[in-house]
Amino acid sequence: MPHVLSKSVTAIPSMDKYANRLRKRLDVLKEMADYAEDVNPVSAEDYALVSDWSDALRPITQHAPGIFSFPYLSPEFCKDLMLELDCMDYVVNEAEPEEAQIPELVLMHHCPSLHECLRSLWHDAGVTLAKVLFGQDPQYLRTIQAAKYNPENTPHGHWHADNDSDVTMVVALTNDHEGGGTKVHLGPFSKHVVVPQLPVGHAMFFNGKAMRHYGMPVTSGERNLLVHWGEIK
Ligand SMILES: O=C(O)CCC(=O)C(=O)O
Ligand SMILES: [Fe+2]
Repeated sequence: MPHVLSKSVTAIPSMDKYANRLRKRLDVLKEMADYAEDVNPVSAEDYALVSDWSDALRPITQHAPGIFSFPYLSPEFCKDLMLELDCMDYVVNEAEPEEAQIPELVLMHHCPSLHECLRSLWHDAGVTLAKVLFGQDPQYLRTIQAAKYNPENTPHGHWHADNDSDVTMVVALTNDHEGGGTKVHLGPFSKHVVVPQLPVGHAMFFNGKAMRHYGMPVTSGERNLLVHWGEIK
């Protein structure tokens, strides 16, 4: 059953839906993305320590090479998203192993207008960040899914790779639970990286196809996520 929105503006792609710190720097990040495409992928040699480019990168945290987080959506928009998502039916995929059965929904199937809004934001800002951080253009947005983690469905976590996703973006929609965060495998010469539970609206950004990972147990409350899968040409 298609979802009817409670607030129409929630489905309009507009600049106020970005986190402030990202919105202010988006123009410079786009300049960097163009440079990454036309000249060469951006490295630390391409800009001075005190410059617009270094300021544009300031809100971005590198948890390990290839694993980043940054403020993406505004907390107000996340609240509005939760208002809509809480009225939709999350279901588990019975075909998956039990430890992977997290209630989720594919936004495109439940609410195409909200999918379209988030798709526009992805093409505007998500792809820009992928060009800057990875030198890659994940122009095919494969899916946007919402997921609900709780203590019952996440006792151990489940190592997996995201099949069609060169760039996975996991956005925290709530942060009033205990536990959570994401563990990522980096190979036998490194320890696993743990990206802790992020503030509301912050996104984790990494190669979900190449790096196996899992959502860590939620010990109390409910953790809500928005997962984007992007594929390069
Ligand atoms: O729970 C997380 O932090 C990661 C979510 C995830 O890997 C996925 O939905 O594919
Ligand atoms: Fe994943």
